[in-house]
Amino acid sequence: MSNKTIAFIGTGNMSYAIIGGMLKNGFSARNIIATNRNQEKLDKVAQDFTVQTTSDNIDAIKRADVIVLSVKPQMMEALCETFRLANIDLTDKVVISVAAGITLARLKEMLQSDAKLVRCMPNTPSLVGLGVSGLFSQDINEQEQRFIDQIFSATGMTVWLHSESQINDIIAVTGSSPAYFFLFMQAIEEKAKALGFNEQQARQLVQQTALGAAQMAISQPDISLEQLRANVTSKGGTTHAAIESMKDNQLPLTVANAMDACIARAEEMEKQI
Ligand SMILES: NC(=O)C1=CN([C@@H]2O[C@H](COP(=O)(O)OP(=O)(O)OC[C@H]3O[C@@H](n4cnc5c(N)ncnc54)[C@H](OP(=O)(O)O)[C@@H]3O)[C@@H](O)[C@H]2O)C=CC1
Ligand SMILES: O=C(O)[C@@H]1CCC=N1
Repeated sequence: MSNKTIAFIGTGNMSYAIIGGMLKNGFSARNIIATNRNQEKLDKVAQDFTVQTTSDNIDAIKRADVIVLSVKPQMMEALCETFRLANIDLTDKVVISVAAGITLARLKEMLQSDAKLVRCMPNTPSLVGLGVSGLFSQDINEQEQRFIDQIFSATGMTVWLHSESQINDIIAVTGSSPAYFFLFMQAIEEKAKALGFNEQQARQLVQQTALGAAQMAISQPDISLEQLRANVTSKGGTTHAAIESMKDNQLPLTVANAMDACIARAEEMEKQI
């Protein structure tokens, strides 16, 4: 693995997950710097990962070859202003933004620099090495692309996108979608508790079933999801009753509408931020 230094600026939920995945898959803690303005969160990162931590973004950036900007989108402009005020030279560095709703053109405007920019849309399962990261850049060379791919491949699957607008699509498909699955699991868990299973049982039953279903889909790529579902659904049986109830309540349409809302919000943020 390369000896390049990677600085995560604003190490909250998302960067914590990326760092966790990187460390599990070959990156050295020595090559990672994590910053946060919140000392308590920074202490937790230091404790869990033994990476270098600091509240000094400028120092971290100066020491880094690759910088991952990971603050909330609404905080990006204020963060970039501190770089401008510190006159940091970003020319030879690669700056990756994981923020939703900020285009590369807008980021360039915020940074007022010729840094090589990359947009990445990761997701939190990166923590356990099962993430998906959508990536897009027009600034980097092959060697830089390989290194960035190595970083995010350490956290799971990478997909290099052909156009920047696909970033908004992949937010709906993979960036936000862990939350859809958690909501679905939570609904089953709540009902299981209402049926009398205790809290621990309800959680274990739902998570084991979700894992089993995902693993079945992964291990049998030639069988369609439709067919896997049909294999559980006996004619006139219990699953059929459940699935028909979900269809009557427009579950597929609800999901499609939610994904459209996700994309629309990303587009709206691009105009607002
Ligand atoms: N969470 C997710 O599933 C995903 C998130 N993203 C993107 O990742 C980015 C981060 O999201 P997430 O990790 O959830 O957010 P978090 O709020 O958990 O993390 C951001 C952290 O940055 C800190 N911070 C804010 N400003 C500064 C600053 N100037 N210097 C140092 N630290 C700072 C915040 O401190 P404080 O706690 O004080 O606010 C916070 O702890 C967002 O842009 C989001 O769009 C992308 C894909 C998935
Ligand atoms: O909710 C958000 O805006 C971020 C982007 C994808 C997941 N979380």
